[in-house]
Amino acid sequence: MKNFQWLKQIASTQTKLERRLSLGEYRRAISWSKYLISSGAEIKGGGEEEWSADMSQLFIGNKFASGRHSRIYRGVYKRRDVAIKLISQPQEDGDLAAFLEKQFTSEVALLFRLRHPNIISFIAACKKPPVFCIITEYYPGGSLRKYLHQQGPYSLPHDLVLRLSLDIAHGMQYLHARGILHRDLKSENLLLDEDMCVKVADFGISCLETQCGSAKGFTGTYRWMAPEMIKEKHHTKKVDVYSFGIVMWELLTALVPFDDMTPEQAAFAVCQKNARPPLPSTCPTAFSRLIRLCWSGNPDKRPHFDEIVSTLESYTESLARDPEFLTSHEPSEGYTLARCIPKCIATRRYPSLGT
Ligand SMILES: Nc1ncnc2c1ncn2[C@@H]1O[C@H](COP(=O)(O)OP(=O)(O)OP(=O)(O)O)[C@@H](O)[C@H]1O
Repeated sequence: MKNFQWLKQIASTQTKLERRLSLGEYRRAISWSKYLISSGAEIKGGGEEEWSADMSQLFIGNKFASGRHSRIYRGVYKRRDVAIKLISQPQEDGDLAAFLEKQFTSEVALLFRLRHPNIISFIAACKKPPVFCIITEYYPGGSLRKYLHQQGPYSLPHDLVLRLSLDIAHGMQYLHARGILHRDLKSENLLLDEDMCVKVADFGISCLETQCGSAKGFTGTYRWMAPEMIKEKHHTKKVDVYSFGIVMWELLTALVPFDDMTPEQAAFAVCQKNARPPLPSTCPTAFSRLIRLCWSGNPDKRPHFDEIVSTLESYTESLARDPEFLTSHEPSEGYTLARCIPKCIATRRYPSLGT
């Protein structure tokens, strides 16, 4: 059986049915369990009982997104709107197949234990080699990257930048308090619910600080990656603080970091020339100070998320007292908005955010 072939058949049958039938009729008519049970797969192994999905309760809709090795479908599980991430092991590449299984196991083991308003809500998973699935709550706002893409450059109000940054920092503070490094923090891995609350997602390459090992052969995303990680050196929680600095820059600009470079050129510039994306001259001093600390080349100079949360909370209080609080800014790095905006608008592209 070819990978995904049977899944494609299911998806297309279900999409056709969905179009013809009401949701209730559609739910009665077809469910995943029929196919997964007939595939001969069964759930085994310690711990799986705790997170295994009841496949008779899972209904799949349309594919709406893709990852490097996954496809994401909308669905319904126990009457809840869910996103279903399907990961398929390639038959022709044993190493990649083993890697994907390990990644799935580790992602589920982490997600299963996490409960926080700023972390994606895990619902259940299923392991049916060569296909694995992870069921999470569905967030209709999609990714923060998609949202920023829809906004004009430099258009997010500063109070919104502050609120979204605080959401992300709260989620990261919770993770770090549990000894978990995310290692792939970027706007694509941040989801928005219907109230514009941010959820940190995609724990595929996360690890427990005590078990992270070296970053050798690491597949994170260079544009957001701390220099010590690019250099495959020992790394700590501070790699997430670096990425958080870049995400704050994205919120301020709505642009992709280093979008005039390939990911490899960006990695070289960050490591060898200490390059960072240019802060706009309109960037409030409060933000530029925090961002510069977060993306410092020296991990020891980067603050912990506890400090970042306190700082952002103090900004929120200051803003409530003084609506002008975020209007003070310093000219930065010889970079002027007047020079940047025409170029950014003319050449604004969203290049592949590959490694
Ligand atoms: N629960 C969800 N609600 C809404 N959208 C989601 C949800 N989960 C994932 N997505 C969408 O699917 C995209 C890919 O999801 P995710 O990053 O988890 O997949 P992935 O296979 O780990 O991707 P990659 O390995 O390429 O980073 C997200 O950027 C987002 O647009």
